[in-house]
Amino acid sequence: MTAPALQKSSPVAGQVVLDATDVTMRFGGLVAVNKVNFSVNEGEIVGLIGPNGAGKTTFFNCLTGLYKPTSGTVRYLGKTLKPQPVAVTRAGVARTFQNIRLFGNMSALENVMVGRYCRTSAGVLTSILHGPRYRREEKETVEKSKELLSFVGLTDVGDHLARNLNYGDQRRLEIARALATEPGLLLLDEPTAGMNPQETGEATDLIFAIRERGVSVVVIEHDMRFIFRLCDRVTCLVRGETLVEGTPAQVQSDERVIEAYIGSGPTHANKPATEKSLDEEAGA
Ligand SMILES: Nc1ncnc2c1ncn2[C@@H]1O[C@H](COP(=O)(O)OP(=O)(O)OP(=O)(O)O)[C@@H](O)[C@H]1O
Repeated sequence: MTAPALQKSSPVAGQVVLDATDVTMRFGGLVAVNKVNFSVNEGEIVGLIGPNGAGKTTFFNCLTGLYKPTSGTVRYLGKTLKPQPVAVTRAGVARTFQNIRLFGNMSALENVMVGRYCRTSAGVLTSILHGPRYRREEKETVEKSKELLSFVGLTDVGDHLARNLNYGDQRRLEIARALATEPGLLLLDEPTAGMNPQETGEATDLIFAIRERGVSVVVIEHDMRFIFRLCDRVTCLVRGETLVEGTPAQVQSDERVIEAYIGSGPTHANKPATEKSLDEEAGA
């Protein structure tokens, strides 16, 4: 991947972009998300962590209209979001999934172009007739999609079928497709799952570059080193509730967070890194 290696900018205390209030999601008797309050400011990268089953993906699904929360409201730029995926995407919130969801038999370029279509205005009839407006928009869609492929470092594989791309490239392609919807906020569900350390480092640079484009980011991840290096703020969910919210330094040193992970029987990857282990890795 050839995404530009950017330095982390200082957190920007911009306006509130996303504002979720008292979001609750029940599945029968199970309360997967319980009265969670969560906000994202313009220019921020916010991490969402928590042991397996804490409710992170369910919360993402509530934010993006895949689930209609049992109660609570989700506002984007001050407007309440209709709990429907298309409405949420059109409003400016895009996401990727824990399990990659690409169109495997379409080329990488076509996958990105699919993302653009929620921003084009040519109606069905115009598209069928291939009128001038359709042709102009189609040309623009191809150009913008190519630019996004280049941005995520996939210039050379635009004509490859998505299913033939390696795993890391498929993850990057999902991000390019999400960016094609022109979001102001991007939600990434475990973007580095299955990546090696080099790919994870490249993903970090890519997310910083996304922020530089004016897109705020929320990221769910179990890789604590990745989260604590990347994020301006981190929220830790446990059993559907917010346990701790703060800066990476505050969260990684919070005994309650460490306890929550130990209580859940952590693997090494799941266990929050301490300040010391991060420093050691950085060669300090
Ligand atoms: N569609 C569903 N129906 C019933 N229960 C569900 C559903 N989706 C999630 N759950 C339950 O809700 C709880 C939270 O699950 P969720 O996948 O949101 O956790 P998570 O924090 O994302 O976990 P992981 O880190 O393992 O992905 C779990 O107990 C899960 O079994």
